[in-house]
Amino acid sequence: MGSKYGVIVMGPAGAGKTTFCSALIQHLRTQKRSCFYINLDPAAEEFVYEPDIDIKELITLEDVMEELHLGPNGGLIYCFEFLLDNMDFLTDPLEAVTDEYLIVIDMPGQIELYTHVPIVPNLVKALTRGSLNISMCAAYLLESTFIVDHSKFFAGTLSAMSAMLMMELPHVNILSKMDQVKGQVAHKELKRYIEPDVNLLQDVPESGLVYDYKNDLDNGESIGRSDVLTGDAFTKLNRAVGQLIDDFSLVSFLKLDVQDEDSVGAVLSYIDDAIQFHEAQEPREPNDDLVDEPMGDMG
Ligand SMILES: Nc1nc2c(ncn2[C@@H]2O[C@H](COP(=O)(O)OP(=O)(O)OP(=O)(O)O)[C@@H](O)[C@H]2O)c(=O)[nH]1
Repeated sequence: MGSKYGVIVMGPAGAGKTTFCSALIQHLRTQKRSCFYINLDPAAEEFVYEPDIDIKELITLEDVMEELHLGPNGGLIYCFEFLLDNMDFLTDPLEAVTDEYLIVIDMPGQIELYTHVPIVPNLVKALTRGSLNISMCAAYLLESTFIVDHSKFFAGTLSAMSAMLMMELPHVNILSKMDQVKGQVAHKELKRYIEPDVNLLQDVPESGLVYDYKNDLDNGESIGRSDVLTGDAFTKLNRAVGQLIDDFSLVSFLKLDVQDEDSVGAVLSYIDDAIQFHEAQEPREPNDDLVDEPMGDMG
């Protein structure tokens, strides 16, 4: 059997993951490509396209919360631990999926699942290694309305970066719900978000996450209100965060408007390219330490 290809769709609650999956499936169908759709949100209720695998057939968040008296977040973690203990539920049907299919995995919006605890990274490992050996790409969605508030945007970018580091997959950032900012954000302004541009950091409000570090550097001393509000240490932290984002060139997002077929097509071809590029690379030693070590041992 040939290779298997997949995309795991992640991002904060309400970012538009399920809507994007539906648009992607619709586009694949139009292109006469096959899709294998997996829902891993144990609380998801409505789908435009019926999933081929639905975690709710294994376990539902509602049952877990009711029977184990857990809250929504603890319940979700329980559901994923249960899935990891019963991986056959996921891996058995995937054995038969051929390289003609794109496997699309719709994830829940609780980002701690892939940024704080190694649950989803371990799940990804099970899919990308061993007999399944799926060539996978991560698609990380952030709402375009975030760009109206720069500090929110950078906080979102950092969680995207955190997910990228934990997953160790080719990673595509997507700015979703572009229709909602049409007419609100000038084209020039928008361009600064979809092409790497660390100068944006200068525009973060004074009480925000990232301080005017460039100005600070130019002047060789700490100036501005964030210094007053937060002190030198925070200024240094902001500068380091700015540099980190700059180094990773992560302030680069693909635009997505699910109503626009061309936009969905462009995102899909980027995902295809990311998977192909990754597949063509020499396999490298996986960094097991990153996801296997208990969090307490990481510092
Ligand atoms: N205007 C607009 N609304 C959208 C778009 N995509 C999604 N929405 C709306 O945003 C809300 C959340 O969309 P979902 O696709 O359910 O988002 P999600 O990320 O899967 O949400 P969770 O699974 O709860 O994390 C819904 O009301 C959608 O109709 C879009 O491109 N434009």
